[in-house]
Amino acid sequence: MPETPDPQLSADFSTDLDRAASLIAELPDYPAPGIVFRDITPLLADGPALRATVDALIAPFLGSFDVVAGLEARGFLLASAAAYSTGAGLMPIRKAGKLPRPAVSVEYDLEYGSATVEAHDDLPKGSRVLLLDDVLATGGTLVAGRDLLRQLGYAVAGVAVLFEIEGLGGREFVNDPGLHTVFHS
Ligand SMILES: O=P(O)(O)OC[C@H]1O[C@H](OP(=O)(O)OP(=O)(O)O)[C@H](O)[C@@H]1O
Ligand SMILES: Nc1ncnc2[nH]cnc12
Repeated sequence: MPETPDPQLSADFSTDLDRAASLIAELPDYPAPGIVFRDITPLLADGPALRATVDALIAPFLGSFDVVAGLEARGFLLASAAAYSTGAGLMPIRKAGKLPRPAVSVEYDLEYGSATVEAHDDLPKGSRVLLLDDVLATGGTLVAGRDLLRQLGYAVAGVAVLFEIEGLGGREFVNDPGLHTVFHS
């Protein structure tokens, strides 16, 4: 994979962000019949597209957060990049049973199942935390992550998602006028 986009390919897109949108793959009937899975791994593989996407994801919140939280597993990838690029700290929000010390837990439902998220109480109370994930579908995961941050006594500086699937009620469920999404269906 070259570090810069192929000139032939980039000629078809006015910006790296336009190309990033085209690099989100759609997989029908995965992981269950009727689900159209949005796969961001082709976007992650394109350096300029990844950088433009992470920049766009955090742009509305610059200067308003101390720590970036990412939801396991794909949210980790975006949160790490955002934390590194801004000098913020990183808070991984994990799926159940993986943390070595006592943790706060929140159970939730998502588009294709149910799960539990957990995190340690490692940040000072009142820390300003930006919550990131890759996909917003029903919103269950994002709301659980936000509840977890609040239970831990942190201030939610914002909520941002790379790709919003419309029509599944996620935006309504999250119910945050500041919810920021970069791409949508
Ligand atoms: O809006 P929702 O209906 O809650 O769905 C969105 C969540 O589903 C996916 O995570 P998944 O639990 O599949 O985990 P993964 O990142 O480990 O694949 C995705 O990465 C979001 O976190
Ligand atoms: N359709 C979908 N594609 C990718 N991740 C998801 N998480 C929940 N629904 C999803």
